[in-house]
Amino acid sequence: MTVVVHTRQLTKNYGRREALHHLDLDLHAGEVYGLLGPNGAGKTTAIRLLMDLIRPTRGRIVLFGEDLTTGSVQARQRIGYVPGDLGLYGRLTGEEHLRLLAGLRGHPDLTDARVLAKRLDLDLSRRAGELSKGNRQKLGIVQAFLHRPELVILDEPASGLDPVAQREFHAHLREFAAEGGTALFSSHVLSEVEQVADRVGILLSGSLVVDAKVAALKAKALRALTFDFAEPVSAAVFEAVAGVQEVRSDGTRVHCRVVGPVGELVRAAALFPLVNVTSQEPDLQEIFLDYVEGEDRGR
Ligand SMILES: Nc1ncnc2c1ncn2[C@@H]1O[C@H](COP(=O)(O)OP(=O)(O)OP(=O)(O)O)[C@@H](O)[C@H]1O
Repeated sequence: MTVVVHTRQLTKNYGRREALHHLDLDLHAGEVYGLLGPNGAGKTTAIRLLMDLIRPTRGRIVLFGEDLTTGSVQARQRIGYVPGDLGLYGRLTGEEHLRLLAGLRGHPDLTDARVLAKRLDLDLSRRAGELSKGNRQKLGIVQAFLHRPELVILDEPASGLDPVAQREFHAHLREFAAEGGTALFSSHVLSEVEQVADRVGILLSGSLVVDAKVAALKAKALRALTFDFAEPVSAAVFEAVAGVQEVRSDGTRVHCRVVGPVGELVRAAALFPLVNVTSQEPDLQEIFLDYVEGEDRGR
């Protein structure tokens, strides 16, 4: 498998603050990678380092086999980028932005870009200064894909997109990857990463604490299930079920926390007069903590 992005011990300090610590990352052709983390975790720092917009304090970045840290910028042409703080020319229309960039990037054919704009329901005839936040973001996405890049690096690309545009954007990302493209995007939202990424990294205080396939992360996540019954059911019924870590019963309502597939638990519950089931997705912080604790237990 072709390695498109390779970093080793990538570190960035701002004064005494270490914004990114020893990042080791390998992305392969055809892979969509979601970088998750709370505010200030270092996502934008990692992305700006990969884009060569800031220089590392220590460590290596290799893109398409070229070592960025020794000064090569050939790889830049092969990358599409959506920055977190997208800058647009307020007086230019979307179409004019695309033509301008097409000239700069030596890719005059705007056919694909227009198709993507249409797919995202972006009106290219409007001036950028008149666009809503979500529509500006759409223009940023269209610009990033304009020159048929092999790698796209996207800082919170879906922020501000409505659900329909988000769905279309995710579908576009999957198609891009299916054709061999590689994508790295940052997000605060686990559900977004789950939908579109093959692999997820979680940054916390500058350190990549999780780097795992989405399926593996989900399998290890602790999920909260609540069952409502027509009559009181004893907690003991659920305690013996595989994967169940915690059970609390308030008479007719039973709360369970379970790791992995929930089938056996649901089957056990269905033996009683079940009225309702709700499942609560664990939030990012919870998944992260559970995952790291699980890793510790496994060692
Ligand atoms: N130019 C800078 N000068 C000093 N400190 C900075 C600078 N840029 C970022 N930082 C600090 O580095 C850390 C990582 O910031 P970064 O912007 O990479 O986080 P992030 O994960 O992208 O956050 P968010 O989700 O809020 O965008 C933060 O503590 C931030 O305050």
